[in-house]
Amino acid sequence: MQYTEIMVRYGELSTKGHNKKTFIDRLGANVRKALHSFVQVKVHAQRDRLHVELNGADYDSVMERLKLVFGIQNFSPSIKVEKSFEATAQAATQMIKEQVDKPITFKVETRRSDHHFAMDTFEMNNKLGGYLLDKFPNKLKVDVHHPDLTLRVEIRLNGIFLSSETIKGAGGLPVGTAGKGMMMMSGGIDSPVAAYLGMKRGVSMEMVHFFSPPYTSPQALAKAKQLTERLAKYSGSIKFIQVPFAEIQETVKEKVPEGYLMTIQRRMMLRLAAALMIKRHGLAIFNGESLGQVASQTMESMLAINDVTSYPVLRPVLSFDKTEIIKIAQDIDTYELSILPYEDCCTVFTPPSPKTRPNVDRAREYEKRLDVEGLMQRALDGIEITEVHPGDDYLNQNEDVFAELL
Ligand SMILES: Nc1ncnc2c1ncn2[C@@H]1O[C@H](COP(=O)(O)OP(=O)(O)OP(=O)(O)O)[C@@H](O)[C@H]1O
Repeated sequence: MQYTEIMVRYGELSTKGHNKKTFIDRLGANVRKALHSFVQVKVHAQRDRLHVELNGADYDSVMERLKLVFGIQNFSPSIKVEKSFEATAQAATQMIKEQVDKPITFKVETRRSDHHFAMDTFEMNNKLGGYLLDKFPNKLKVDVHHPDLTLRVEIRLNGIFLSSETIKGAGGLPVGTAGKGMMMMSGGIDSPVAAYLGMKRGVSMEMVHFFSPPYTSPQALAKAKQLTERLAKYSGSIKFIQVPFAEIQETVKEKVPEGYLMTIQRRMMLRLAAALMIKRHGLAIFNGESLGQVASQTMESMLAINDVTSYPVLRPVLSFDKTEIIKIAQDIDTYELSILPYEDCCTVFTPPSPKTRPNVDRAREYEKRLDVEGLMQRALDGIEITEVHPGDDYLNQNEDVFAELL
């Protein structure tokens, strides 16, 4: 079938009152970004629907990209014909022919926004239904309640559009409509899932990754970037901010009792994430903590760590079981990368028995032994920012470097 456009139906945003226009404009921009490599495609974001005019582009490839755009409830590949019953009947015949290898039930469902068109919706349903029954006498039967196939006919000012397939979209809200978030992105399983869930609710994420050369390898850094690449598919591109953390970890290890190493390191990470958030006009910090999962993820620990900032620290996977998080990670294609065995800066410096119930006052006390401002400033002076795009390859780049070194 030579489809001419993809008709996109909005998700939750259609209930957003006067914000609706902002949401639709953003979704339009996100769809354009997702489809920018299809030069002939035109996107029209209108009040009730968004129309992707294909102009000859391969509709399967376009639909694969659309499936990743948040804010879309579902979409249908459609064919546009001139405004006559004959043209509609001809296209409908072609459409049905391609889908009836065995007998099926069907119904015609017409919507009409052009009220000057000669036939109303009732007439179109009946006449077109009858025409198709005549054309496929042994294959089609009408069932208006639970049809196998619904042939949708939309009579609009600029033509008649037919579709028979509805494909589920990614749901959620268009990325960017909720503002910017700073995602604390490790190389683990949980933070990419947390980032995905935040993006699904409209947050435009920037990744903050702490790395500790020479204790952590270039591969560990590349893995965090590659995970970001997987998530960039949902927003077009993502800024990856790498923050050097070795000096802080060495100093904390030297000056702080072992039981509080992890708490103080996490306090420093959160301070840095908050400083970056302010500088880059973010509205919240996100992390991948899930309650009770490891030592730093008890409520006492969260209290002791969260103490360094009054900005919102949002935890999208807080109440998820590990198996639930893994399921999402598999669905979004981050799991296999996350389990690659490249060490994270936290694992390198994790004491054998960190305090699971640290005390806030004690954490503050131990921290007085550090030049917090100086350490932070040097870490912030050393940041590097990379714009990560879908399709970028970081892991294999490094393999080449290693191969050359050997
Ligand atoms: N190197 C890092 N850079 C940025 N954020 C980090 C880093 N390490 C940990 N974090 C943040 O702290 C959270 C808790 O980390 P922790 O290592 O305790 O848990 P985790 O369950 O292994 O999480 P993850 O699977 O996301 O690594 C992470 O989800 C992430 O948001």
